[in-house]
Amino acid sequence: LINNVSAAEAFLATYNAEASQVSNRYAEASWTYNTNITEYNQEIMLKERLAADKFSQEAAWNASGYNLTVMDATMRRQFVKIMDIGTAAQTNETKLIHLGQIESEMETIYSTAKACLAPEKCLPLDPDLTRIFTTSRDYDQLIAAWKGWRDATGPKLKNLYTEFVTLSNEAVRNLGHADLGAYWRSRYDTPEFEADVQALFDQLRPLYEHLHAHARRRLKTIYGKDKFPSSGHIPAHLLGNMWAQQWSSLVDEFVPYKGKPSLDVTPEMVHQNYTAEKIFHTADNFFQSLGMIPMPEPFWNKSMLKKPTDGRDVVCHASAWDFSNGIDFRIKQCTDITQQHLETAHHEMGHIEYYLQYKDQPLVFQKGANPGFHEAVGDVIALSVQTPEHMKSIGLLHSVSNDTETDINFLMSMALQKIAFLPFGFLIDQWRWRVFSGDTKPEQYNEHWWNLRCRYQGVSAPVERSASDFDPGAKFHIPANTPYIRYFVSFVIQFQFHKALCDKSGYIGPLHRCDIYNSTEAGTALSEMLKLGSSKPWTDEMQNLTGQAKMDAQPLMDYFKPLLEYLRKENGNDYGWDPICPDLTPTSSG
Ligand SMILES: O=C(CCC(O)(O)[C@H](Cc1ccccc1)NC(=O)c1ccccc1)N[C@@H](Cc1c[nH]c2ccccc12)C(=O)O
Ligand SMILES: [Zn+2]
Repeated sequence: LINNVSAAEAFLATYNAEASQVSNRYAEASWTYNTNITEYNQEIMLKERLAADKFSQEAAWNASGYNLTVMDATMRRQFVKIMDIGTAAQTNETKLIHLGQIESEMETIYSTAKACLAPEKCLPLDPDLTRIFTTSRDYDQLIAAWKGWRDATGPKLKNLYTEFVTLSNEAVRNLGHADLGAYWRSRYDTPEFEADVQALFDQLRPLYEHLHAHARRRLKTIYGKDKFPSSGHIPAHLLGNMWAQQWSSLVDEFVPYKGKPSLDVTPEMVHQNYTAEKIFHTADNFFQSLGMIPMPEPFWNKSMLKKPTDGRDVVCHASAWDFSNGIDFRIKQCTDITQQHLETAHHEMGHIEYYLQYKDQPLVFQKGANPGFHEAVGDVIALSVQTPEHMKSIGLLHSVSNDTETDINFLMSMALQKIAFLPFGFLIDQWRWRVFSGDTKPEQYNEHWWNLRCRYQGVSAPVERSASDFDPGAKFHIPANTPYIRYFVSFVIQFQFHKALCDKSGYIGPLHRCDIYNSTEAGTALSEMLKLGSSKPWTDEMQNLTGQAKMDAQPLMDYFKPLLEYLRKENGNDYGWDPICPDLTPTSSG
């Protein structure tokens, strides 16, 4: 083993220069494919992916020749991360190439899928099917969109996914991980991560159960009681979203006090001729008000902020890109002029702000402190932006009153985005971790998926499902192989961050009315955390910003306390659902 520290430093300097180049090349090829899906672009992207995987293998091998015990903590941390190369650890080149092909094939199937509501009427997810879920209250039209999308994705993906699991597990076992799920969880450092997440979910369930009861009651008045199974589940296609993961589209139907002015600013955005650019400039302006780093020139020249109109296929699911050269950072989003896309723009720009803040770190530290941190940045800003006061200050809301009813209505609108999401954010990787560990066999994929959907989310399939369906494949992150527990973590810690930043800004009052706009104290505190990237354990960074070193649902519970009191009163004992799915056979559903 090489014991020479200066040799180790030289190795790191070379690694950073070379790895940045390799990352840049792969990002460019990946971007070209994502913004123009063709076989040729897919082939180029896969060539660059193989080159990047081989570079990682070589770097990990070379790094393993250095004696870590003679290094300081920061240098050792870099070497450990250089050797942690994930599925690139597959030494059989044929299998390595095959894994890449399967992953890009799954992403292509999902991103080019269209749901056929009628023989010649086949619609893509963005914007068409998404708009149907946002605007339609037609029970049968929603079923057609819901079923059509799953027919267009699941069956084509199921076998590919089975192969993907086998190849990925085999690859990460070379690094000593039990399976891909174990490798993903290892990014949170703490060994009790799984238990912590389960505990947080259990703590938050009452909030969700009461919101679910309120939604079910209101939906029964819209669609009629006979459309709801006696088990207490809500049919999954009635919650204003393809996956029932956020219910904000139903805010006008769900607000407790309907007489008040609508909190949905989408009509006002359309009325003011908002464009995608204006949406992103609004987000950029907020970061600048905090004294944080503005979007650099290449961001505005090279991003894809709208779905192309020249007919080419693109990956529409939003994402933020780091080209590892300190200046080129982009967002790809098929922006629609809606409030939800205004929030997503802040979410994506939060990723870019993180990239900008940690760009001078060694390459292996150019990551979130943990994946949940990366997902939380933009959402924290969006918590301030969405307050009625802030919406009024940017001219999207006109009358804002401070009475209790408006407060409860506002908390309901936020709960439809944040509380509604919690079981979904929790269950996706509960399902995937068991698939990777082998507990869930391919012929059980769909059954286990619906067991979790019925048990944790309290939603049921509106039409019969079978083992040839693969409904997990209808959600981007499964075919795109993107971990999901990061969003559950984010939805908890973003309220811890929000509380800490509100305190630093000198704000006094209820957390749900706090707007940190123009607070450079808050901006400085946030920037200091983001600059660290993954150079320190996330528990240290959490401690520095919030004063405690663990995930804590209390700030989230405090934020929604007035709403929970209202819901408990309204619901009495009329809340909850059977843990098992309702029987869908036609005779019993009446
Ligand atoms: O998927 C996203 C946003 C997309 C993303 O920004 O998280 C994107 C997903 C992605 C990952 C990997 C490849 C391609 C897409 N993640 C990133 O762009 C990203 C950037 C830096 C580090 C890690 C991920 N949101 C989730 C849920 C969600 C969390 N917060 C929200 C706020 C508003 C709306 C949705 C959400 C969803 O739509 O189900
Ligand atoms: Zn994200």
